[in-house]
Amino acid sequence: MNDQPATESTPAGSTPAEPTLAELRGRVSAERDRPAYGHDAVIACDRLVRIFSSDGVEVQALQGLDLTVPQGELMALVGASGSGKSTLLQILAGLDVPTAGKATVAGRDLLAMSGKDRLAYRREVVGFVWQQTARNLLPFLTARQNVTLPMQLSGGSGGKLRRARAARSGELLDLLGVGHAMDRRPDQLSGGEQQRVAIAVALANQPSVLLADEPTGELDSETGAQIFEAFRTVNRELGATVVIVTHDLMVAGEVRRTVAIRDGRTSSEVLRRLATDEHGAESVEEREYAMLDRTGRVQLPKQFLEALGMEHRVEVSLEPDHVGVWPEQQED
Ligand SMILES: Nc1ncnc2c1ncn2[C@@H]1O[C@H](COP(=O)(O)OP(=O)(O)OP(=O)(O)O)[C@@H](O)[C@H]1O
Repeated sequence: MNDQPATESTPAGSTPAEPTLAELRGRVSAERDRPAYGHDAVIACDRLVRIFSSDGVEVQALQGLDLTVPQGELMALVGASGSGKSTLLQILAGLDVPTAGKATVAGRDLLAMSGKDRLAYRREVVGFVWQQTARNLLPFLTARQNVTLPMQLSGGSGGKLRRARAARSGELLDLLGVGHAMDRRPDQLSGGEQQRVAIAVALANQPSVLLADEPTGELDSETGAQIFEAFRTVNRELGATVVIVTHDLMVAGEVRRTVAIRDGRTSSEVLRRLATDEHGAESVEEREYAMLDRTGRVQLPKQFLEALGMEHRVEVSLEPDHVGVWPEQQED
């Protein structure tokens, strides 16, 4: 049944007029000129799939995940254990390759890079902070030497370059509040100090994106808050785009956008903004959205499905300003 109101151009019961050649050409060129998905984002994942196979068993860690991250955003990725967060981060870090779909970071196509490109990508385009504080730093180097190393590996030599690298290491460590510990080795630093040095290491080559996998996971809540503040500082002061995978509700609640991953897909997003009431008092306003993928699929929250016993099929209807979704009517 068609409930669409009849319009003047296609009166009810009549066949719509065939498009003219000029109209068809116009449609083709409009389609061609339409900006590509994620064209203005620094990270764009389009129907990303990652399947692991071991001993004949396939695990679909990512099942068509869509995500765009604009330049300069500080955002968090959350989700239950096994939902695919680390798999996504490993792909974005250039440490793993997707099975299908598209993923670009700062214009690099993550499915089409050669081994050499991938190495350069890991050194220059992304910075990574791991959960395990010890994994981020070389134990026999001082904090300053750890920060200088990625710059040295990127090539170039000479006194001028050496001085510029030493200056940048010092500036980054100062910005992160660990300038006083520049000449100490990791075993002479607290866990929180080590993570701050790790952020400086990850930023040494001015990457387009800073990725962090549970960076506060090994720290107590007070130190964790300081580390999160360090991410906020580099986002604000250096304009770094930061993506943090976290279970830490404090971290997830402090960013403007938190994206939840469920079963290998982005399922919902919480957006926060600062609202000012009529007395000038400021408060954070939170709104939760379900994700709508590019083919029109929406993943409804599990608790909604359970509350109304929705399974397999639902009825949908288009209303003037919303879409209604009802449980399937049971036949008597
Ligand atoms: N190398 C691998 N081989 C086989 N299966 C894998 C591999 N890596 C991840 N998986 C599987 O892929 C799914 C997603 O794992 P992933 O580590 O991305 O989840 P996660 O959301 O990061 O979980 P956690 O919060 O526990 O770290 C899981 O079912 C996991 O068992």
